[in-house]
Amino acid sequence: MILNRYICVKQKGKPKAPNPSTLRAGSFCEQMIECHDITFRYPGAEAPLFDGLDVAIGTPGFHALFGPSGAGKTSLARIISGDIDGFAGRVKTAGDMPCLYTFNRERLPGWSPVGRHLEKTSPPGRQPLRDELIDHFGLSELMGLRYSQLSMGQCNRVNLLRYLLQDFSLLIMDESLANVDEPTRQTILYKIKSLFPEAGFLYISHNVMEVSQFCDQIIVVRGAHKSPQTARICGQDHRVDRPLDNTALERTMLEIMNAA
Ligand SMILES: Nc1ncnc2c1ncn2[C@@H]1O[C@H](COP(=O)(O)OP(=O)(O)OP(=O)(O)O)[C@@H](O)[C@H]1O
Repeated sequence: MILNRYICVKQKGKPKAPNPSTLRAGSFCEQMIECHDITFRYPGAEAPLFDGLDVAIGTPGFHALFGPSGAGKTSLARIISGDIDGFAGRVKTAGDMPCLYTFNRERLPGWSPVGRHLEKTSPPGRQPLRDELIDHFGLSELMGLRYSQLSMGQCNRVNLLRYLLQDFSLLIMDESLANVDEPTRQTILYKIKSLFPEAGFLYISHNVMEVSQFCDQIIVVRGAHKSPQTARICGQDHRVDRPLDNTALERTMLEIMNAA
């Protein structure tokens, strides 16, 4: 097994300078994500979850993992982020900053007021970005509440915000906007795409319309019993300042559903 990747979920060492552009400055001279011939079986499982799986995404941007429940999206995301080892094959992620993995229902400090926690955990100089994200994520009214007083969708939004304040070349968002209403999700996705144009994102969602509209490349995870085990579909990569081609959007959705 050859492993060449950044394995970081939390920032280590001295935080970077307060220039927000450092958040977006991941430089890529190779495939952003490359998984080659991945074979993996959970201990005790009868069959491998992946058997010679390949995935390649060439450039940064907003991409997705899509597929039926239980097909292995989270497992693949955790292999890419370095959270799971014990697999055969090769995983590489590019970029000069960490690959971060965040998921919904992540544990947050129930006793802490949200605003104070965000202040304490934000890297120096990220206050303007933090305030902008709090505003656009619809969280301004919640800063005085404790995490234990938030709804699931509110918790998920704050949790995602915490990660966006860190340095990363690739951020994996595993159902990070679960329990968030559709208009707010759309606002958040447009905002992330405009604020971090040079970073890589891998968004896991069951919403076929959302991944078709917002994502550039959609990797459909089909399961070990299918060949090939993944398919790559081009999405609309829509941005707020462009018209949306509804016919093309429907075609993308159909391609994804046919591939799944
Ligand atoms: N820690 C584990 N130990 C054993 N089996 C596991 C473990 N985690 C997941 N699995 C199994 O691996 C398979 C894939 O799970 P995974 O969570 O990766 O799927 P998923 O595509 O993300 O599903 P969903 O869309 O429902 O979140 C499932 O059959 C699951 O039961």
